[in-house]
Amino acid sequence: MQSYDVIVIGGGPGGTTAARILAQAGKKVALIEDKHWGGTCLNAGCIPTKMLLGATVPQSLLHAQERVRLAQGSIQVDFAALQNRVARFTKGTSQTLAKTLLGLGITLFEGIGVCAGQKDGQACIQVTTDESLAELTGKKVILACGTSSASFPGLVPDHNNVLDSTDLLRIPAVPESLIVVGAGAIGLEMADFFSAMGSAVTVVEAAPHIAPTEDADIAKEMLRALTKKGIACHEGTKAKNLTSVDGKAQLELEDGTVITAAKALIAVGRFPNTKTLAVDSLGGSLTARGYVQVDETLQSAPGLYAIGDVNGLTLLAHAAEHQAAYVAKHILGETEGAYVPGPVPSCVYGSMEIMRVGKTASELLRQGKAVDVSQAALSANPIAQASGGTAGFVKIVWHDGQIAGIAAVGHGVSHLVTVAQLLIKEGYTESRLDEVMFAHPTLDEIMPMAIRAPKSTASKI
Ligand SMILES: Cc1cc2nc3c(=O)[nH]c(=O)nc-3n(C[C@H](O)[C@H](O)[C@H](O)COP(=O)(O)OP(=O)(O)OC[C@H]3O[C@@H](n4cnc5c(N)ncnc54)[C@H](O)[C@@H]3O)c2cc1C
Ligand SMILES: NC(=O)c1ccc[n+]([C@@H]2O[C@H](COP(=O)([O-])OP(=O)(O)OC[C@H]3O[C@@H](n4cnc5c(N)ncnc54)[C@H](O)[C@@H]3O)[C@@H](O)[C@H]2O)c1
Repeated sequence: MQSYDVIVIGGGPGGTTAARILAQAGKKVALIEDKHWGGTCLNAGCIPTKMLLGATVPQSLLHAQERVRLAQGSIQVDFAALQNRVARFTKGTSQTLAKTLLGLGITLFEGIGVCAGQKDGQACIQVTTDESLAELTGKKVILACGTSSASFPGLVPDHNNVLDSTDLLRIPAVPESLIVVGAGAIGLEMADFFSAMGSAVTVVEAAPHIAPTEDADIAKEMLRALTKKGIACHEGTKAKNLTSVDGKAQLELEDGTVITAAKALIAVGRFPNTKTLAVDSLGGSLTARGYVQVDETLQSAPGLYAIGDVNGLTLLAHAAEHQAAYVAKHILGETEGAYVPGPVPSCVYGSMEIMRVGKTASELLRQGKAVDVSQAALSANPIAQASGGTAGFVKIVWHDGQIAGIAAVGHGVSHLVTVAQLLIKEGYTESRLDEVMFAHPTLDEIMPMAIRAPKSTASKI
């Protein structure tokens, strides 16, 4: 039996961040990972998707210059070489991460961790590897097991023609046509990439508009850009049944329409990796949707923490890292207060991007709150003009005279997310904007312009 101060299950951004901080503070830490060090983010999520988009987004810049008759030509992306590069980069980074963690004195276990009740007054975790079963005990346990692609009856990947996002990331050749079920972040990013690579892409979204967590005006601008690229989007259309038929993917919509394509992606959300975790054996519990139920200090039971995707609070890598840093502090006795996420930044990446920090107007209106909106078009910004990426706008959502949210849609707007976050977090309004000198010319200058723009009362959800 090996005994630790802290046992962490899951080697993604949440688990590795917590393990690193605790080890650096002198704690004896065990970290268990069943697949790849770096988790979903590095191996099948944030990083591979952005490496793919990094290769195709320049095409849209060239097309923008073409539209104003300044340039012509094409950028041919070598898909096999790109896949190779992504695989090498993620594998190398994963190996380097493991080495760094080992260098910090963390004991790494490559296997499946399961909660196994109390032993000698401490939490017991069993680790199953290919060859052996180990039992570890820890004073504290951090669950950072993440999520996997969700599937529902009728929408189950067969990993042949009906794929999940991990399958699609590793597909050997660009499919001639692709159905994307779900226009959340994964669906939109994959649709953008494969369309740029030449696939005929059809997106099917059950909600009334694509990017349903955003305001309708933001989604409409995104829809316009997708349509311009030739991506067919079916909004308010529920996918009912997706199967492989005669070597193709065949999708039946709820209204009976049938769409076929070479491949189909199911991107309808995520399920927590908790089925076999046995959190109840350590006094923890799960929500109705299977996430680890946590209190305001991210504990499911005394000494049993859950961070990142697995607690279902916010399914983003930076949220996992933020929660990890808080939990490490809590364990080290450096904070006793509740976890406060602050305004959460999020982006959808690609040739047309969406970014948001804080509340949407529709969210506030649904809560019966008064909302004002001010906005600025990207076409008024010299950097957007220079790149030709002038479609889109920045939208400031006001409540009670304060900025409650900032959203943007357009080329490169993900770069605005941190400045937006700081403006909200520090409580900037028009009167305090003079305290900040915005460099000229930059895309950032659109922020003060949108904040100072005339406000109008929002009424439509
Ligand atoms: C295609 C895609 C693109 C994405 N893009 C972005 C993006 O651009 N920006 C962003 O912020 N987020 C993005 N995300 C979400 C992001 O990947 C997750 O929010 C993030 O990885 C969560 O980190 P985590 O540490 O909680 O879990 P994970 O990264 O999922 O890590 C959990 C790890 O635990 C392991 N594990 C699970 N159960 C056990 C067990 N019992 N024993 C041992 N190990 C176990 C898993 O194998 C996994 O490696 C994307 C996700 C996907 C799928
Ligand atoms: N850039 C980023 O930060 C980024 C990128 C990718 C993923 N992620 C994270 O990963 C998580 C999972 O992404 P996701 O896109 O799978 O989930 P999501 O929840 O963001 O989107 C799923 C979409 O599928 C739709 N849907 C569900 N059932 C449907 C059906 N039967 N027919 C048609 N549409 C249906 C939903 O209405 C929703 O719009 C997200 O929560 C996101 O935070 C983030």
